[in-house]
Amino acid sequence: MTHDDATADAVTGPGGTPPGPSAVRPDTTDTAPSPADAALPPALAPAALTLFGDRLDLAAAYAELLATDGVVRGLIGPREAPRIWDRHLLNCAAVAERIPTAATVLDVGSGAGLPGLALAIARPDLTVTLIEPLARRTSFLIEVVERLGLARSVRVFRGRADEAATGSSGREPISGDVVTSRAVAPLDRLATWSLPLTVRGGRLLALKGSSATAEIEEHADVVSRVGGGEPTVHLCGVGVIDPPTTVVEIVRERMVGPARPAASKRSRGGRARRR
Ligand SMILES: C[S@@+](CC[C@H](N)C(=O)[O-])C[C@H]1O[C@@H](n2cnc3c(N)ncnc32)[C@H](O)[C@@H]1O
Repeated sequence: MTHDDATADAVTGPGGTPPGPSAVRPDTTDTAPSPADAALPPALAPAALTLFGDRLDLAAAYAELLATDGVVRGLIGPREAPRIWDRHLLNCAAVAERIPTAATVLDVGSGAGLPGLALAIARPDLTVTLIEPLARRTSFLIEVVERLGLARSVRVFRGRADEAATGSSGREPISGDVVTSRAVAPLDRLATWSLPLTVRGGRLLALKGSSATAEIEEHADVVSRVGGGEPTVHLCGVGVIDPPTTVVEIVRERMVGPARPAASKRSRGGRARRR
C-alpha cells in the first residue's frame, strides 16, 4: 500500500453503501485471474443487453480488465471477479435511467471506475469525469479509458472531491449536472462533498443499500445546511435487474459554497499580532 493509499483509505467509510469493493488486498492466491472470470453469465445477458445495448462488447472488455488487471493490482477482490456483472456493472449501469440526456457527470471516489465507467459505457451521450485521489487507482482508470477508446467522453481527475470543487494545484474548479458515488462515505459527508460540485438544480445520485432511508433521516440537517433539497429514494433497473439498485437523489436547491480553508491571521491582516 502506498502512502497516499493509506491516507485516503482513512477517509473512506462504508456508510451503509452497497457492495463497492471494500478495502481490497492484492491477490495472494496461486490462481492467476483469468479473463474467463469476467464472462457474462447467460442468465444476465438480457439485462446486460438492455442496459448496454450496442456497447455490450465495450462493457465486456471493461469487465475483463476489472477481473484481470483490476484483481492483480488489488482494486477488486478476487472473489468479486465472478460477480462483476451483477454486483458491479449492471448494478451501476441501471442508474443511467436517472441521468438526463447529454449530462455532465462527475463520479466521486471512482475507485476502479464504478459507477462512472459503467455509466460512460452505457450512455455515450454523457461526459464523465472520474474523481479519485489515489494514484494507483487513477493509473488504472487512465489505462482503461485509453484501452476502451473512451477518451473523448471520459476524463480522470486525480484528487479529492473538495479539491475538484474548489480547484487545486492550478486546476480550475469543476462542476457537473449530476454527481454520482458508490461506497464512498455516509450521506452527510457525501452531500458536503458532492453538492458543491453540482450546478444549481443539478443532483447528487448516491448508490446506497438498505440503509438509504435511515441515512436520510440521520443526515437530513447536514444535507439541508449544504444546500440540498429533500432527499428521495429511487429504485433503478426495476424489471431488469434483481435486486434493483437503490439510489438516494438530492437536488442542489441553494448555492452554498464548498468549505474553504480559513485564511490565517497573518494573511488577513498583514503581520500577526504578538500577544
Ligand atoms: C470503497 S471505494 C469505492 C470505489 C467505487 N466507487 C466502487 O463502488 O467500486 C471508495 C473510494 O473513494 C475514494 N475517496 C475517498 N475519499 C474521497 C474524497 N474525499 N474524494 C474523492 N474520492 C474519495 C477512495 O480513494 C476510494 O477509491
